[in-house]
Amino acid sequence: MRVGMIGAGAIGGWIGVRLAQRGHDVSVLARGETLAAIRAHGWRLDIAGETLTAQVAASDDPAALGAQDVIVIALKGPALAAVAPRLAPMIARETLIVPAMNGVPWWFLLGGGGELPATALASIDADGGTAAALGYDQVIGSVVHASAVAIGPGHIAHKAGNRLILGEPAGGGSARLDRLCALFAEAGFVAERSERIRYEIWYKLWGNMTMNPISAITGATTDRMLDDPLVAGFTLRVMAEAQAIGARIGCPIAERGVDRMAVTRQLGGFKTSMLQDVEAGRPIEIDQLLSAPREIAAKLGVETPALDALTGLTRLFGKERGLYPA
Ligand SMILES: NC(=O)C1=CN([C@@H]2O[C@H](COP(=O)(O)OP(=O)(O)OC[C@H]3O[C@@H](n4cnc5c(N)ncnc54)[C@H](OP(=O)(O)O)[C@@H]3O)[C@@H](O)[C@H]2O)C=CC1
Ligand SMILES: CC(C)(CO)C(=O)C(=O)O
Repeated sequence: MRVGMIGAGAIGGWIGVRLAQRGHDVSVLARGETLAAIRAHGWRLDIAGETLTAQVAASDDPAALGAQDVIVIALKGPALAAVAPRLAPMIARETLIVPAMNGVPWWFLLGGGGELPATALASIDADGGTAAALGYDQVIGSVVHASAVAIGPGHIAHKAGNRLILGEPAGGGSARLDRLCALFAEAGFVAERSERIRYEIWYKLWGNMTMNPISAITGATTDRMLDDPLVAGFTLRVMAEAQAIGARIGCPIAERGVDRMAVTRQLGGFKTSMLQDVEAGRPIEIDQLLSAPREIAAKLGVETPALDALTGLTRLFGKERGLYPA
């Protein structure tokens, strides 16, 4: 199968190298020193005590990569708006578009959700350019439950987890979804087929929208945040607001009953990807994790004082460091 990876970083490498190793025709949109490294040394992934190296077609020009059966978008949120309109040469009528990203995706409410009708979210797709480029009908939603880090240009180290949840944006099942799950399962991923991928996205967001920004503004690892009673109490207040929003948009995450903070604590003490981005001086995913839930809450008339405070603090932190548009 022809698979186009958009982004050759931690998640892109964790997925792309493994698909290439299974004989799929993998190509990757990369740039700069990452592109040069992949062309010179192959695309490398350290996983399970070994280094996998994949020789793949790599370019910074989507037209050079051509039409794909599947594209997997493994960019950080702030990069998507500029890249999406350039991807047209890689997207044919039957191409499946799989965002492997955290946070609220551009398509999340394009088919409606709970009390809301079909809704575009300006906080993550201000001019509608991402939706115009990537649409809704060819999307398969996904949630990444794994962690990895780029240890050098074109060289990724897997850290933990192996789970990809995949689902049709409108819910239910389909033959194309089954084919996609089989593609990932055959390559060694735990590929879970979900009939409610929006719920799974919101459940992952429940953790990311607190742990990631709080770690970014404090510099703390997750264990230290959860061990601080005042910070843990604030976290719970933001989570309660996210739970109230979710209940109104078809994502009743509290029904799972699992102590979400305990799930995060089980991962041990680590730096979230947002803190890693702060330390690397990279733009941070504030809009996908915080601005979008706030926008949805406003459309529902849900008050979010704790989420408002966290968004304001994180946004100002990002602006002051050039990690978020001023
Ligand atoms: N890392 C993790 O453990 C996890 C990450 N996620 C989520 O997965 C998504 C991807 O994260 P992650 O892989 O960590 O991010 P990385 O920062 O490691 O990788 C993003 C890649 O996108 C590339 N990129 C950005 N803009 C362009 C462009 N215009 N053309 C070509 N390449 C471009 C970057 O290239 P360059 O280096 O040149 O900037 C970089 O290689 C995020 O939404 C993240 O929150 C989810 C779960 C865990
Ligand atoms: C590892 C985890 C779950 C922490 O929130 C994550 O998704 C991230 O760091 O972005």
